[in-house]
Amino acid sequence: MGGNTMQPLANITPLKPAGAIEVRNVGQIFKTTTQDVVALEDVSLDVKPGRFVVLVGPSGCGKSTLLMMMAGLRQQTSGTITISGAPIPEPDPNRVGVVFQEASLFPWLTAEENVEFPLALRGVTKNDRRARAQDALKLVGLDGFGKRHPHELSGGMKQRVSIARGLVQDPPVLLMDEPFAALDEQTRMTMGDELLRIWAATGKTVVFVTHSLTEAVYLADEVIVMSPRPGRIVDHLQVSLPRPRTYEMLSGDAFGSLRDRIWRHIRKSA
Ligand SMILES: Nc1ncnc2c1ncn2[C@@H]1O[C@H](COP(=O)(O)OP(=O)(O)OP(=O)(O)O)[C@@H](O)[C@H]1O
Repeated sequence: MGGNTMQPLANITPLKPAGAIEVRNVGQIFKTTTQDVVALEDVSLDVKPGRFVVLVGPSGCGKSTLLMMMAGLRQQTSGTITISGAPIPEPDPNRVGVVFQEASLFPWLTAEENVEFPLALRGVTKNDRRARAQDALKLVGLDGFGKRHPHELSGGMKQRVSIARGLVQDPPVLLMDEPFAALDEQTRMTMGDELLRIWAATGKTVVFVTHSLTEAVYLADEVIVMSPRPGRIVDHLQVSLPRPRTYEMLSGDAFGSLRDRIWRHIRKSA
């Protein structure tokens, strides 16, 4: 035998591409003083890198809980979750960015200081973090607004800052928990288009929670519908509407039938 014998392929573990999310048989039970609350039961799903996936379901079905576990903010009671092929035992803004319903900005910091904050925690030098914060603010359409404090920004602008902060470490995955729920309808529509622009420009994997079925179909490549608590997946729709999405699509038959299909699941549980 020569010295150039090749390694058998079976010994090589293929790396999962950055941005893949794998959820396998995940359950979550909250232990309270009076009872055990089974929030999620046997949830499995795969999100391919770069997909825009929306989670919908009745209030209390465990959408936020599932997102928190994908973010490493809470550990599941059973099952496994991997992000880009590895478990997520704690929050890691290099791997997963998170945006919540409330922009949760520090009011005493400027927009750029808020965006820089996670970098400051990691000891990134001031020049480097300023440059990266400015890039992130530019990406979300806030070039020139970096010196403003949160009280000088509109609700939509605050959420843009929050998205910039989620993206400042360039994670392959962005998790968003009802990020536009507190905005007025017009701002919400604009922010949906803005998010789609940012997503197309960056190629991130996005998992987005919403109560709005219109928002779900408008944004998504795929919509995952959950049952009432204990949350399970009851439907997984592919949204094959062309991109870019347009306002006119909202009144089309294809849009309407997807929204109806989701509503039929949710109505059953109302
Ligand atoms: N820390 C906790 N202790 C006990 N129960 C909890 C805890 N956190 C969540 N729950 C319960 O788990 C279930 C799922 O909650 P979760 O917030 O994930 O649902 P959701 O689908 O995001 O709800 P909503 O749509 O109203 O935001 C709910 O019944 C909730 O009351």
